[in-house]
Amino acid sequence: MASSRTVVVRVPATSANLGPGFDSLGLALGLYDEVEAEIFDDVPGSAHARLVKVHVEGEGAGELDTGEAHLIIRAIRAACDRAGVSQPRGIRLRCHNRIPHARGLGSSSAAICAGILAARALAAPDMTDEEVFTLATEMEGHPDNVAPCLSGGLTIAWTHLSGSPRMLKLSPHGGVRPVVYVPRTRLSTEVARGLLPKDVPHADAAANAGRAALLIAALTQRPESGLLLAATEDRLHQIYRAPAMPATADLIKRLRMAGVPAVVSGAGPTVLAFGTADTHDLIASEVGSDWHIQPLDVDRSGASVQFPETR
Ligand SMILES: Nc1ncnc2c1ncn2[C@@H]1O[C@H](COP(=O)(O)OP(=O)(O)OP(=O)(O)O)[C@@H](O)[C@H]1O
Ligand SMILES: N[C@@H](CCO)C(=O)O
Repeated sequence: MASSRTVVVRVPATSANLGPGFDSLGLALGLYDEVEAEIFDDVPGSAHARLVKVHVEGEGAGELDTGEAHLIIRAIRAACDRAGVSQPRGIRLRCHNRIPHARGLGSSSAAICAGILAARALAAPDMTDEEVFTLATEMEGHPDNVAPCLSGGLTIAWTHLSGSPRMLKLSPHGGVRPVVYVPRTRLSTEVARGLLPKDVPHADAAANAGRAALLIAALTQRPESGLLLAATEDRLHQIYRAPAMPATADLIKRLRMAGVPAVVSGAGPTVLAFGTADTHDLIASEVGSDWHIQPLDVDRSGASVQFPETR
């Protein structure tokens, strides 16, 4: 008998690095993609025939692949393979996308997490949270967006000696107020990672280690702008990537000179600042780019999965 099942997955945007925490720190933000995923058996053709239908609204509409190459479809397939369950014959997605793509707000990580969580809910119920995190990290290439996307809050992610990713979730202080400055221009993470040097000076690594520790204390206990300003200094990635995003580098410099803790969000080119947006608007208007300035809540609960009848 033909059957189908549907699930709705909501995944938050995330900001990785937060300045000194390259590839390890991440913060979940109150901006969400929502994906309705359905698997069904009623597919015409042979027993091996597959059918994929993807409808995209919002970010990426008219741009993204709507077949097997769509990132969420790939994540669903990868999760089924990893769990050792048979591939769904038919998959239908309705994507309501709000997270801008290739801007440093974790859109790819959100899509990957959405796909894996949908697959678990619909076809692979034995997948553990750890397996979800591990597979998402493998697909994304690094854990710092995946961790906050799945859990919400502020996360520290690292690689265990065994090679598998680990994460710790922390609760940011209620006074942490993220503001993002999203430019029209895009920069792929792959390109931004290609700008990084193979080695860095020991003094720079040492400086970042101290700042990252201070940043955890500031974000969880004392989110004062003076502390956050010192705690968000970075010497490991932002300077090397600046030539690929000059307006971003310029805005960060001006905000910081005005006392606003500002960093590159993820691999850029979005700027993440802490504070209230009104004090920053003037500075952004002076920088030669068209910034969409958006104050956002911290997301504290991460990705959620619901079956439509329980919504
Ligand atoms: N909702 C989505 N559905 C399908 N594909 C997506 C979706 N979101 C992102 N992608 C794919 O991921 C690409 C962007 O990934 P990329 O890693 O370069 O940037 P990002 O994840 O937005 O930023 P960062 O990793 O720096 O936070 C898009 O160009 C698109 O191919
Ligand atoms: N840590 C990653 C985050 C982007 O996905 C980077 O900066 O390349």
